[in-house]
Order: sequence, then structure tokens, then C-alpha cells
Amino acid sequence: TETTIDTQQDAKPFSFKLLKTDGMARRGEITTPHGKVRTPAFMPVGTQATVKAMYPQQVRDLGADVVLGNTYHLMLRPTAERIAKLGGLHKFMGWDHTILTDSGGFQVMSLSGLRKMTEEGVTFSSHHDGSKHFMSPERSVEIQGLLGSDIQMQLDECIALPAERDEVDRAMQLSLRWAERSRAQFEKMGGPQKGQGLYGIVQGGDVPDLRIESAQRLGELPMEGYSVGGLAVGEPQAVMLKMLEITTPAMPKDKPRYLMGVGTPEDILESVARGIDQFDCVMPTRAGRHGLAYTRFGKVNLKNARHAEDPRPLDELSNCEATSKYSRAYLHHLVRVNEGLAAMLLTWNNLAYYQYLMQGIRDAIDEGRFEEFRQKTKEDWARGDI
Ligand SMILES: CCOC(=O)Nc1nc2cc3nc(NC)[nH]c3cc2c(=O)[nH]1
Repeated sequence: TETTIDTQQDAKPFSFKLLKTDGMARRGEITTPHGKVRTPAFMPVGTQATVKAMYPQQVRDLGADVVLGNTYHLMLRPTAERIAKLGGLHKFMGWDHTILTDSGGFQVMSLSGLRKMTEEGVTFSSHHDGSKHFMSPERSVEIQGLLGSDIQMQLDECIALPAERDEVDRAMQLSLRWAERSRAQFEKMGGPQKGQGLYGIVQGGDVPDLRIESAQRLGELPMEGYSVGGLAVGEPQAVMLKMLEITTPAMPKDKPRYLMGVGTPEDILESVARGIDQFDCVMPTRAGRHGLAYTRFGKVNLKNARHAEDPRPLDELSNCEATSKYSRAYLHHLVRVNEGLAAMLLTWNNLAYYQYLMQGIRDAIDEGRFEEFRQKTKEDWARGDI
């Protein structure tokens, strides 16, 4: 296992190596204070300091190099100060590999109640107890620093689509000003010296010239990586993919590109083909808690009565026990009677499949056969579950 570097001293600088390209698809490696991240990477979401229904070691054994923590949730409960007092988020949750935290912006906009947005930041009330909180670019980076996050996000404003051009422009310009303030705070807290990274977030909605302006102006800031934000907010997949075709070519080539909140296996495959390196999505974990299994041959809804007497496992060729050792009949039963083991086995299966897909993508790029891999994988999904 990677030794945990005391991030107070001069650690190895954050770095990204672009190892190979195959069309627009990229194979790379990020180095953070808690080890290496093989890209393209899928980052399981660990919202409240846990990947729900999974042990940290299980998540690691499936091949995850990084998990995501949510600033908004952790600042409310148990608070960043308490986690810092207990040695930081890695120690708190028993995850000794890379952690990426979001800035909280997106969740404030989507979860919290009454809120007021100004140039300074956003005032909001907790969705738990209505208590008042304030989040600025500086406070967001301070919280992520207290958590000891290896990859931090600038505070941004993500707006829902569809939206008018001047609204998209306003939010994008604000996010650019907040990128500069986030960067200043990150450097004030010695983030670069700790080997941590701060990502800028490209906004601009579905407006091509605003996307390009956002990507170019962010690229002038010395960020360690860049996210594509403001997508997967309800727009059709075709619009998301079109925006990637416009945005990634305008982003720095030598830095990681992270598409936030994406996505289904198909979204990921198509986004890798358009130059994306990092992904996060609640899909595999949330779907697992709702009886939905992802497999090599598409989705299987285990609530469906057709599985009630099916003795076959989800996929006997899988090296994940949840996938190869339990019958569909048993999984159907567990889901129907709402047993906790259902969520555990299906979350395990889904994360195993996502990491299997990512490993397949990385190998295909390494061997220069990504396009063939993409076609074959889509054909397997189209065959559906036999
Ligand atoms: C994960 C980093 O979050 C942030 O700091 N800001 C941010 N988060 C997003 C999360 C998103 N999830 C989805 N779809 C499920 N779309 C998202 C967009 C953003 C965003 O623009 N900005």
C-alpha cells in the first residue's frame, strides 16, 4: 500500500502523465499524496465518508484508486473541523488512497433550502435542520483542506439546462471569478506544497462559444486539473456529447479532465472517446440499493418477477463473488423482502462491473484498440441480458 505522506511537509508535487492516446481517448496516471490514479478512472461516490453498503477494502479490491467525498454533507455533519481534529478524512473513513472532494456548490444548489447567491458566495440553510450556513470560494477550499482532500474543486455555479444565454454567461463568468479566488485560497493554504491538486470547473451550459471561453480562460490559471461541469443536468445525451466535442479540445492537453456526475456505462464509454479522464456518478451505488444490477450484457432489474426461480448467477465468469456466487432467484428474494444484503451484494456487483469496464477501457487504449472495444462493448449491451 502507498505510505501516507505527512502532507504538512514538502510532498511529491501533484502530477499527471499522459501515457498514450488512441483517437481522442487518453490513458494517463495522476500522482497524489495518497498514491496513483490510473485514468480513465471511475470514482465511487462516498458522500458521507462512506461508499454506501461497502467496506473501504472491498472498494479498493475492486480496483478503485480514488473515492469522492461531498463537502456540502461533511461540512454539515460531522463538520470539517471535527474531521480535521480526528486526523482528516482518510484516517476518519479508513481509506488510505486518493480522495477527491467536490466544492459543495452543486449540492447547495440542489439540496439545500432557502439560499441567497451573491458575488461573495452563497448563504443557504441546511436540509437537515434549517440552520444557516455560508459558502464562499475561500471557505470551500478551506473546508476541503481541513478534510485533507488530495483533489479539490473550485466553488462554481452550476445551472440547470435549458437556460437563456445571458443566464449561462452570468453563471460562467461568476465561476471564472470564483476560480481565481479558489486558487488564491488554495495557494494560501499551501496546497501545491502538500502535493494536493485544485481543479477549475468549465461551465457555459450548452452554448459553444461560452464553453470555449470558459475552458480557455480557466486554462490560463495554474490549476492541476480541469472539470467539465454543468452537464448531466437533464440535457439529452446527444447534447452532453456534443458539448464535450466542443469543450475538451479547448482544455489543456497535459492536465486531467473530469466530467462531473457522469454516468451510465454508455455515457462513460462515449465520453472517454471524447477526451475525458475522470468520472464520478451515484448510478452504480444508488441503483444497487434499488435492485438494479449492471452486467456485461446490460442492466438486470432484480425486482422483476421473471427472476424469481432463475438459478443462474448474474455472470458466472465474473471474479466478483456477488456476481458469480449468488442466484438471481436469491437476489430477487432479497430485493423483494428488502433485506440489507440486497443492497450490499448489488452495490458490490455494480462497482465491480464499473471497475471491470474501466480496466477494459484502459487496456484497450494501451493496446491501441479502443474503437474496436467501444463497438464490441456496445454490441454486448445491446444483446441485453440473456
Ligand atoms: C463533484 C464536483 O462538484 C463541484 O464542486 N461542482 C459541481 N458539481 C457538479 C456535479 C454534477 N453532477 C451532475 N450530474 C449528476 N452534473 C454535475 C455538475 C456539477 C457542476 O457543474 N459543478
